[in-house]
Amino acid sequence: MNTKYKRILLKLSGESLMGEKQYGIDEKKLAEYAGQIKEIADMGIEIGIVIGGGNIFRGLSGTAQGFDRVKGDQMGMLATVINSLALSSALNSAGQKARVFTAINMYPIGEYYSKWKAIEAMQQGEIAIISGGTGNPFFTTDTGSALRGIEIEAEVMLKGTRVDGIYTADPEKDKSAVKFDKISYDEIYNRGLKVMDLTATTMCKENHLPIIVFDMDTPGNLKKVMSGENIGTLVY
Ligand SMILES: Nc1ncnc2c1ncn2[C@@H]1O[C@H](COP(=O)(O)OP(=O)(O)OP(=O)(O)O)[C@@H](O)[C@H]1O
Ligand SMILES: O=c1ccn([C@@H]2O[C@H](COP(=O)(O)O)[C@@H](O)[C@H]2O)c(=O)[nH]1
Repeated sequence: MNTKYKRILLKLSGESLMGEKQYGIDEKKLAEYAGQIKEIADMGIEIGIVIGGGNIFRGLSGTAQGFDRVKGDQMGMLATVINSLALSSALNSAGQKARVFTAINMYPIGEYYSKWKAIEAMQQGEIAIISGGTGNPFFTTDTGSALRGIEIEAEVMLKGTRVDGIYTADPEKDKSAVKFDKISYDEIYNRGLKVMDLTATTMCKENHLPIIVFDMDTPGNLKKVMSGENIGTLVY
């Protein structure tokens, strides 16, 4: 099968990993994601993955509970490591090799991330799951995935989430919101759209990394994006 991309960075929402649950990881959702990812790995695509941590902990919610912001963000980054280990385990169970890298050295939980080790893993047919965000507080995993996508020289950053693209307003709150098939980086700023943080959008803009926002919760969608089907929203 023809594929549109040879190397991608896939960003998965931590919150989506909850599936039907109120907190943590839904093993059915995890297995479903692993199946979709294996399907495109079998097409020969080199895959880097960054996962969020919102299903476990976010620094900003921590500060609302009285935690120091930096410690809260560090807890959030550790949450992304937990999700990454869970995804690597699910991929292994599906028969797909995967390696977990960490932004902060915590061997043997994962390998300390470097661009070259991640690229080497992908070239050997392993999925590089790059955890711990940027390794710094005051950032998000959207920015982490923009950073890693640029570093590993991905052709596109895929933001797999619960909504099927970018809308004129948050579609989970405003039912009259209208979807874009494509939108420029600048229009995201001008319209004040909140689908990604602005640091991530700026990094992608400055480094010419296109983004596709799509619904990862519909099985088969990841393969459709890889095959060049126009689902989701392209940011260019
Ligand atoms: N204009 C918009 N178009 C589409 N989605 C939007 C928009 N504004 C806000 N959103 C919200 O952005 C969310 C997608 O962001 P993302 O996948 O990062 O979710 P998250 O819950 O923050 O994940 P994580 O746990 O990884 O932090 C959607 O669920 C949607 O509600
Ligand atoms: O580079 C980073 C990435 C993340 N964090 C913290 O982790 C949580 C979870 O990430 P999400 O992107 O919100 O899913 C985030 O709220 C931050 O607290 C970070 O500090 N640095």
